[in-house]
Amino acid sequence: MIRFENVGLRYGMGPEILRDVSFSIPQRSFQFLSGPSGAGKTSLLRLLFLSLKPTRGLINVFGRDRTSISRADLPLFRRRIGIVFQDFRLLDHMTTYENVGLPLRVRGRSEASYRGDVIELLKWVGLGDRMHAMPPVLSGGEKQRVAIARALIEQPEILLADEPTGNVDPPLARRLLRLFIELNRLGTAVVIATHDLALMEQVDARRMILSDGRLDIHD
Ligand SMILES: Nc1ncnc2c1ncn2[C@@H]1O[C@H](COP(=O)(O)OP(=O)(O)OP(=O)(O)O)[C@@H](O)[C@H]1O
Repeated sequence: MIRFENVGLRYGMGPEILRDVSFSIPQRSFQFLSGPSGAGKTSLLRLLFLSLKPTRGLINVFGRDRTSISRADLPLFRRRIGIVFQDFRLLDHMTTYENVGLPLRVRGRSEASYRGDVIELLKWVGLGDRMHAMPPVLSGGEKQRVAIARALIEQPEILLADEPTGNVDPPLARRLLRLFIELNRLGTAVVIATHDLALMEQVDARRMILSDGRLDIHD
């Protein structure tokens, strides 16, 4: 679905953060993206989400060369990719229900057409009873699950999650991991950026390890 060939990335005149990075994310696959702090995990996720352009190399997204996708068409591609940011990026003045429905509302869909989907998704992540709460009163783990639900509301083919277990205790981390595994069983490709070794040991999945700008893949 997404393929990188010899991708390089640098910010401004800085050093190359990613060098000759090549990999592909197959349909329905499950992988961890790991590496020390500052190795470039978030940057790689931003390249996958098309919110950054590589400074060299080739990125093919759903069969299209990234450079041939116009700015106006980017949302069409991004809709097929869900992302859970490290800092959640929830809107504090909206309820969890409204936060999750927002991507559809922005696209002009009527509330009646998505109401049931939002409720079902919030129940699936275990927040059926927190639908009317605002993010400031939610715990870190609850916010994380709202962000996951929002990333999934458009039924993306691939889900990217940046340190999804970074701020939660081990039992909740296991619960979140189970959600990602179930999602993957239902057909969504999953990429989890993490440096949580204990988390990675719980699943026999592909590991993509970044170090010194290079990517090693352990199948
Ligand atoms: N917008 C930016 N401008 C300049 N440099 C940046 C920018 N974003 C990231 N960097 C640099 O790129 C490198 C990789 O950062 P990135 O956030 O991708 O790493 P990471 O592996 O996700 O780190 P962490 O695990 O700490 O979140 C770091 O040296 C960082 O300082």
